[in-house]
Amino acid sequence: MLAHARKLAPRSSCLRLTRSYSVRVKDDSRWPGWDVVVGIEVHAQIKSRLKLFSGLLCIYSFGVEGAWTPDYNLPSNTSVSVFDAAFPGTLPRLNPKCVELGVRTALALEANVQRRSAFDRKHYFYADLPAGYQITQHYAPFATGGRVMLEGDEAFVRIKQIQLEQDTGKSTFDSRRKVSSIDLSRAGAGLMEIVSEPDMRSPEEAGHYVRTLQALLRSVGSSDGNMEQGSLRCDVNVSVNRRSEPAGTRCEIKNLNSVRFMMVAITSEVRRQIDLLESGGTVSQETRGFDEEKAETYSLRSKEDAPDYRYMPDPNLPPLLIEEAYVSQMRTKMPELPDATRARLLGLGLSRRDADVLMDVDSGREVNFDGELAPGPVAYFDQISHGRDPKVVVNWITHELNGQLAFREEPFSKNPITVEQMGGLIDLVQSGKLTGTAGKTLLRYMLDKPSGQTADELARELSLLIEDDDGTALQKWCGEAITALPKQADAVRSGNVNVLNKILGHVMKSSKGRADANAARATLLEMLKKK
Ligand SMILES: Nc1ncnc2c1ncn2[C@@H]1O[C@H](COP(=O)(O)OP(=O)(O)OP(=O)(O)O)[C@@H](O)[C@H]1O
Ligand SMILES: [Mg+2]
Ligand SMILES: [Mg+2]
Repeated sequence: MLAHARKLAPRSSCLRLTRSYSVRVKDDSRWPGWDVVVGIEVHAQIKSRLKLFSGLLCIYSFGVEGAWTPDYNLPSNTSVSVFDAAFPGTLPRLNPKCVELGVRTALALEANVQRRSAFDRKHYFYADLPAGYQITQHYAPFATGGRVMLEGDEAFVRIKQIQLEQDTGKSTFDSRRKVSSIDLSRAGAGLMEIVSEPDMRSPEEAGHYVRTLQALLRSVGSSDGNMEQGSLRCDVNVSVNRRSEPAGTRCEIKNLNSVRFMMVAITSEVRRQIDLLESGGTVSQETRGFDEEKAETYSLRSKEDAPDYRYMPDPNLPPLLIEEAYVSQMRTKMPELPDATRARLLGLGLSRRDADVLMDVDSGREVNFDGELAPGPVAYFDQISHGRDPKVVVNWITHELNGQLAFREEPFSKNPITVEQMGGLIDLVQSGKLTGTAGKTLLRYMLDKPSGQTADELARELSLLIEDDDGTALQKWCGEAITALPKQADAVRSGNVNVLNKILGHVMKSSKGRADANAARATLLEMLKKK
């Protein structure tokens, strides 16, 4: 199966794949002599305001009307249309925004958008699926092929296909009352199923793939891609084989809710399969769950119990036709993808760490109701660093500003400080008119009291500016501090320099942080020596 898969690798990338493969089949000391094969089906919730077919609000992606962030605490069944609840006679109508976000995802994954695709019904019975079937794209998905480059690994994972489908409702079992509750608010929300080829060779590579995919989805604004919150769900297929033997039988692990647990689940599943084969047993194809506490997978159902989904074309939906011109237009609207952003930031002289932190803050940025990305920290950085030292700017954004926002539990999108204000603040500090401490005070003030005033005006208003360059203010603050703390001053005069910090503290306090600590220290020492 693997040999077959490799034969299908895009021609231009064969060289890379061969090279990376030879690197990747290195013996793993955890399981010498064995190859691990992983393929992942990712279900990503589409970040559209409305559901896939019913025109109803998707509160799982957007919260109630007007709110930008998901509200997971809303009462259940608050956003359910007659179609979502499968009332007889109701008909689906495709939400074009979901198609647009799907196409953007396909382009980010270098997949081929199909001119003609179609919707099918996948039948099974479950209480959170009122229609008794899920509308998906089984026979003709809207995008096929594609790949995700794993940065730094010189490897990529091929994408088999991407399909549009409906989400189900949510069922919660209360074991105490022995009652299942059904919430249909999620029913009918749009999902993209992104199916990878079995190209990953270790738990770490699988983790790397999902993280890279998350960053891609967020960069094009098509999904939050958050495993913890359920906006990204992974079914992980794992098999093992002895080196040089064909790929083994796969088991599929479901219900994983973080990348870390996914990697633990793969590791424990690999161990289980190898132990089974080494003791003479065989692996049977099955669906397994993951117990986080025991760090073990357990059987959910075997292949024999697998439902027969009786796929059939949905008679209520015409084929989905996507014109070449539409795809070209989408291509021109594509934002910069994470690899390109990182390379550009490194090119500006940022450290790898700073670039990663900035991009990590950026990954949480929001999409408005029209699916347009709100300008995030990277765009903010780009505008402010124009004509300024990028390293200084990134420091103010990632450490000071983001730190303050995190402290206030506000997302970056709630940052009220304009590009001009932030730039002005940085200029004041860089030119020595404001000390670093006073700059931080000004930043906090700008967050507390958003206004249209410039950084300069605000600093003046708060008397934070170091007005005189000849140091008379500093002399005054130091003199006052020495008078206020005569005992400590005497101690310093008689050689106990440690006590200086007390006097320095007084200077910093009375100057409201305007004094430069180093200059104040030097001035104090000078004054105390003289007397
Ligand atoms: N030998 C293997 N080892 C590990 N993964 C494999 C192997 N063969 C196939 N896979 C992976 O299994 C996944 C199969 O997903 P696909 O959606 O095609 O079918 P499915 O799991 O049978 O159907 P469903 O969508 O109903 O779960 C793919 O991600 C593929 O890469
Ligand atoms: Mg699948
Ligand atoms: Mg599957």
